[in-house]
Amino acid sequence: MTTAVTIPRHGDTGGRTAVAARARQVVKAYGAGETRVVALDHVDVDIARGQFTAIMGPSGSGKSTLMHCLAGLDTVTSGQIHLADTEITGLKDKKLTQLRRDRVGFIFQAFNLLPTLNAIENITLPMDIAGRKPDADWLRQVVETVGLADRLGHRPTQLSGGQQQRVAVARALAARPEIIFGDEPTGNLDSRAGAEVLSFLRTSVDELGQTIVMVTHDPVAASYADRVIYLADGSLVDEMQNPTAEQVLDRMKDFDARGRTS
Ligand SMILES: Nc1ncnc2c1ncn2[C@@H]1O[C@H](COP(=O)(O)OP(=O)(O)OP(=O)(O)O)[C@@H](O)[C@H]1O
Repeated sequence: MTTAVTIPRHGDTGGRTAVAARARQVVKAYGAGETRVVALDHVDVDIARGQFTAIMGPSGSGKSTLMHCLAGLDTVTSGQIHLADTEITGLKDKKLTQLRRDRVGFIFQAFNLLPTLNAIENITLPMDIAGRKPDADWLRQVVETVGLADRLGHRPTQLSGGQQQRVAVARALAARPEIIFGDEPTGNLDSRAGAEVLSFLRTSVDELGQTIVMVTHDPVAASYADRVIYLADGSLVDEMQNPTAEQVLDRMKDFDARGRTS
């Protein structure tokens, strides 16, 4: 087992590898015969621990499928997915559910908050369900990081869209998951609220050592990431480190131009 942890992060991570998630030769096909669609075509990717990674690519390129397979929300047709040192491909449903609950956090485009619960109750709900007691110091740090300290008693309807998504971010962070997956987490927000949420995600990587993987179509959102990986037709075709929004936009134009000429 590799014990190198190159990126400092919170909590008891001693002994974990520097790769938070790994895909090897992952194929995901839907349907059969003439209707068979290959959504992922032998994808190899390593997601570094303590980094913010964005997945981009044209519509239908396989972004959500890759995220769902990495997160154990969907099965693969062939290949292997590891979460740290655990191979999740091949795990039985019950083990997979347990792993998702204990080790993975999710942020979706729809905030998925319970309307009858206030902010802090929503934040701690997954832990309450799992019968785990939140670490009070950690919870305070998370709530402060996402700027919700004075909103904890508010119900979702008393919060703006941006604030609701911050509650969802805090909910994902509260259980100290090894990795958080976001499927267009700012897709439903205006640009100002989106920027707020993205800077909280960035802060949670920088200050709390969180690992985040986010699917997005938005070059500005991708510019908050440390690394952008690009999918096209189910294959990983490119990547960029420390991208600016302009660089991401240029790369996307490149895809479009090639799409039109091919
Ligand atoms: N449940 C499914 N059944 C059949 N085909 C599917 C299913 N889910 C995805 N696909 C197909 O797999 C391919 C990849 O889909 P996926 O949703 O991963 O792409 P995407 O890059 O996330 O697209 P978008 O940006 O539009 O959300 C597409 O051709 C899609 O039609």
